[in-house]
Amino acid sequence: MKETKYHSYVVGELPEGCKLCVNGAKLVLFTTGICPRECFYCPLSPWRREDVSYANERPIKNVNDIIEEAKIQEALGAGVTGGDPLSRIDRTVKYIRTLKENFGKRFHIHLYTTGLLATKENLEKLYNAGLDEIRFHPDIFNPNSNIFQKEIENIKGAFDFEWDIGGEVPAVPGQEERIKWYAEFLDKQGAKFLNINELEFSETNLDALLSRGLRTVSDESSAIKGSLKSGLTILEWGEKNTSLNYHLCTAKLKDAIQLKNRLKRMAKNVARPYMEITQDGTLKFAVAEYENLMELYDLLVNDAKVPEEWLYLNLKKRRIEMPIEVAEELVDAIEGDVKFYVVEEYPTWDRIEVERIPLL
Ligand SMILES: C[S@@+](CC[C@H](N)C(=O)[O-])C[C@H]1O[C@@H](n2cnc3c(N)ncnc32)[C@H](O)[C@@H]1O
Ligand code: SF4
Repeated sequence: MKETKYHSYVVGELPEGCKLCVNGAKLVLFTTGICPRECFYCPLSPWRREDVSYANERPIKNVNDIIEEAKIQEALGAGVTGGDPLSRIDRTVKYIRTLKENFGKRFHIHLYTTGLLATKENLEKLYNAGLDEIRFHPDIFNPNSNIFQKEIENIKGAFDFEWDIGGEVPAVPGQEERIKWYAEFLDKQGAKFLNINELEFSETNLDALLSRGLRTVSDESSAIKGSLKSGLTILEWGEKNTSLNYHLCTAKLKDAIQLKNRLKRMAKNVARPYMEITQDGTLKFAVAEYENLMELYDLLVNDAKVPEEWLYLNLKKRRIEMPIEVAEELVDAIEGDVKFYVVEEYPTWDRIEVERIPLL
């Protein structure tokens, strides 16, 4: 077992789908929130559990939204996720085909599924669309359920196709034996890897996790105490007892590496000339806010003589954007109720603001 430079742990080789993901080069293609399962640790927010589709943070109205987002990200591949993408198989297949047609055969696509809907027919559709890698997340923590039995039968059918097959499950503390069982099953079938996720809380699963006695590692982290250790135990065991590749994907990898790398790829394609790109891949610039934006714009151009190419009137966000140095000069020169801030935003479709500091 080795620690990777991405704060994760690996036995053997990193799955193909993960190689591009850690570099932030995988588009997250959420094809539907619909899912036949109800995992107690499900991190999806209520509005993501509906039949909605997103390319990263961008809602998909038609396939052009997917292409546009992939271009902004300079994506080299995609991870198809949900919900269970097989709940809307024809849509999922259409999106995979679109990506392969527009970005070429080498654009690597992997997909996550429970396995419950992985009938021969559905698997054939995915394979024919060009899917490169499939990751199964069966209900291993409820081994007596009908759902689980069906999923396991379906997974066996995936080995009739020539693609990479792996498992992906969260490391639930205390459930190591179930995960080892799954690893042995995958190994026996001839799968390539088992990916294990450090368990994380979200607003939606917090109560369920707490009621099972699970706690976070600290107030600053979403990782669950004991999950990393549990994952490491399985990797150590797996290295000796199976011939699978393993990857233990940590909360830190997702947060500090994968997200940051994706933001950096996007930032250089969406930054306007007055924006700085930070080390974290966020956009930093100044804004001026005032009740009457047109009046303020007029004042900046005609009275303060700010060249128009330095200003951007953002009506949607009700503000005028500009270089930080310009705002620093204006803040002393302009009297009244105009407020200046330095803001830092994600370069994503939803432009989440992560910091706002008033200029005084
Ligand atoms: C986010 S899901 C997306 C696809 C699908 N909904 C599923 O669960 O398989 C991808 C992987 O995340 C993992 N996962 C689910 N809930 C998690 C949680 N609360 N914390 C960390 N990983 C989780 C599972 O191992 C799953 O295979
Ligand atoms: S399979 Fe995924 S989307 Fe479905 S309930 Fe479980 S965690 Fe949530």
